[in-house]
Amino acid sequence: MQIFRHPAADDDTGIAALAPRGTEKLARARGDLRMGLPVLVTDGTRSALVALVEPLSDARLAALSSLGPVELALTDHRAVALGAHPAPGTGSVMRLPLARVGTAAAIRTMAGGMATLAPVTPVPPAAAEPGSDLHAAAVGLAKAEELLPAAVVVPLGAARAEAARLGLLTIAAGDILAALGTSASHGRVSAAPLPTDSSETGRVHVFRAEGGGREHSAVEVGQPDFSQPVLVRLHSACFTGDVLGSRKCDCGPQLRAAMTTMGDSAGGVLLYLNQEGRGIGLANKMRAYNLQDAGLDTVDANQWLGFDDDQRDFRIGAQMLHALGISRVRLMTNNPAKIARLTEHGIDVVERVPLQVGRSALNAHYLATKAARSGHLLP
Ligand SMILES: Nc1nc2c(ncn2[C@@H]2O[C@H](COP(=O)(O)OP(=O)(O)OP(=O)(O)O)[C@@H](O)[C@H]2O)c(=O)[nH]1
Ligand SMILES: [Zn+2]
Repeated sequence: MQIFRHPAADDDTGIAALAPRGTEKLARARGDLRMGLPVLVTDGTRSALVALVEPLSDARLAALSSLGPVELALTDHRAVALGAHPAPGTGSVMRLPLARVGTAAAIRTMAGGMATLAPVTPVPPAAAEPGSDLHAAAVGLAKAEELLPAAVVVPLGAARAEAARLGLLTIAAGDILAALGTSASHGRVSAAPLPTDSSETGRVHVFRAEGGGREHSAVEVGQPDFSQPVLVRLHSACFTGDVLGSRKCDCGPQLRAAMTTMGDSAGGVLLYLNQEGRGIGLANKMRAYNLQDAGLDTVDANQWLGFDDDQRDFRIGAQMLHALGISRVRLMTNNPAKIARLTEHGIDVVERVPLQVGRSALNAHYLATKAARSGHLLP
């Protein structure tokens, strides 16, 4: 198989081909922010230094606050949890000016990092105001890195020239928001045969996002006929359920039941999407589990941390199916959102195949919440 190259790589010619493109600029900004480095974000005439709350150090926080007033960019879900915004939240981004900056640890606690329901430093009611594109870009990047969805934002006036001399990356908020809003293109980079417990003939195909993003895989079980509707399972990673056999969810039994059914029938394709914790990442999922142990349900726990209840992008699954040459599927799922997203992106879902396995006393509340609040179908 030829190594996949993203078509956009050929857009520029001559020396211009060396310059970073939109998704590459975004990947650089994400890398710097994940390390704890601030990035200079511009929006028309405005600019601000942005640093993510989770990797923030006290030294960098002190340096940032010496350049201007510090604001916390966060979602309205988190602002509701702090008492700084009336419920309910819709997922929009807010700005919360910090009268007293304090320590990086205190800001992490405000952003939900301690994952307890204990009250944090009181914030005046309605202190959070709608954020600008600068704030939306900052929170969007934090979510993309699966970190706490919060950032410190320091609007710059005269200090802009000083900040520019520090060698920090500069990026336009509009470029960030445009790149975050588009699903990165995913190309197949390798494939190899893999016999499994479900079928001795099988094949794993690995896909990689443009701009160095996460890898996802498609597992062919048996030898499905791609000219007919293919039995497909669109499965989001669950380390605790798939690997450890957690009893808190139904993921592990669903994964194994899907592969067994494919192996016992005419074959199928399991799309294993690297979207741990409905897209919030493993670290945040463990934070959400602590909150669930303290009494919140799975939806409220996500929102308490500032996330939407489901952060996944199922367009990736549609891209992978197109790349494999599959256009008609029998989809194994209880989640209507998966059917809707695949259909919107050109996949004909000719049948939904229910996948209700692995129910137990320990996950009954979790499954009932998904049915009541997230539209999942029950038997
Ligand atoms: N944030 C969060 N994620 C969870 C929790 N429990 C399980 N998950 C994640 O939820 C996702 C479940 O994925 P799937 O089983 O593919 O999807 P689904 O939406 O349940 O839909 P179907 O199983 O297809 O009906 C995985 O990414 C899990 O890691 C939880 O309590 N909180
Ligand atoms: Zn799970």
